[in-house]
Amino acid sequence: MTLLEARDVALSFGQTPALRGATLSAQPGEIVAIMGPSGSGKSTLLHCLAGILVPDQGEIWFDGQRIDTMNESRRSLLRRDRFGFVFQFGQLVPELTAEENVALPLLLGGVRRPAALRRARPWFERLGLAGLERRRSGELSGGQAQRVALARGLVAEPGVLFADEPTGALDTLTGEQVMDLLVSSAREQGTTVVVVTHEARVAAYADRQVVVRDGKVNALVTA
Ligand SMILES: Nc1ncnc2c1ncn2[C@@H]1O[C@H](COP(=O)(O)OP(=O)(O)OP(=O)(O)O)[C@@H](O)[C@H]1O
Repeated sequence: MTLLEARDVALSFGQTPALRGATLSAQPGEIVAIMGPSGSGKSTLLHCLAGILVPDQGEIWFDGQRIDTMNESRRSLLRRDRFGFVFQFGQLVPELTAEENVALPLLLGGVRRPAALRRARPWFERLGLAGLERRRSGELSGGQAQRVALARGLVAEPGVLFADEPTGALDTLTGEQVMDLLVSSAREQGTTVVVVTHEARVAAYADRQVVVRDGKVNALVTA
């Protein structure tokens, strides 16, 4: 069974073709790494799969629904309710505490504040962040902030977690800790993960690695 699929997707930004016939699918619970050189179309592919960008050609399917033809408000609800996101720079809301940041997807989904905070709190213990619940993002290290962002990406138990260079701003050791936690938490919940990275070490955590070159997807062939 396929949970998420891009079929023969093409997308240009003006005269610049970013994707030209990209095809990729992910099974439920599968962790897929998208590798490839800078500018090859990795982030664009992730944004198409996540319903953030709409391709010029091709189709995007999630859980039996074609999402590229949905209107923006339906796609936005789908993103809110079924997808989680982690970006390179945590992108925490600086005015909120760490626990409010983690609770945010639940609050946006209509969960009341006390219940949302109750669901957010266990993530601090689980991700080695106990005691940091009330800190603001400016008072966290890069690795701590990225673990808070990871908790925020997973707290609503999304079907798919999209991670774009989640370790890109971290040193090697901190990056590995974040990937260990990302993979173990996703597996525990059965969340499918699509992770964009240019680092082979990060991609090695995935069940399957693909390479984007010139806007097309190829299976990684190791020598
Ligand atoms: N918003 C945009 N406007 C114009 N061109 C864009 C835009 N986003 C991406 N591109 C172009 O599309 C191509 C693919 O970009 P994309 O960000 O998907 O590559 P990438 O593989 O993720 O690169 P990197 O590893 O450097 O992040 C590049 O040529 C890029 O310059």
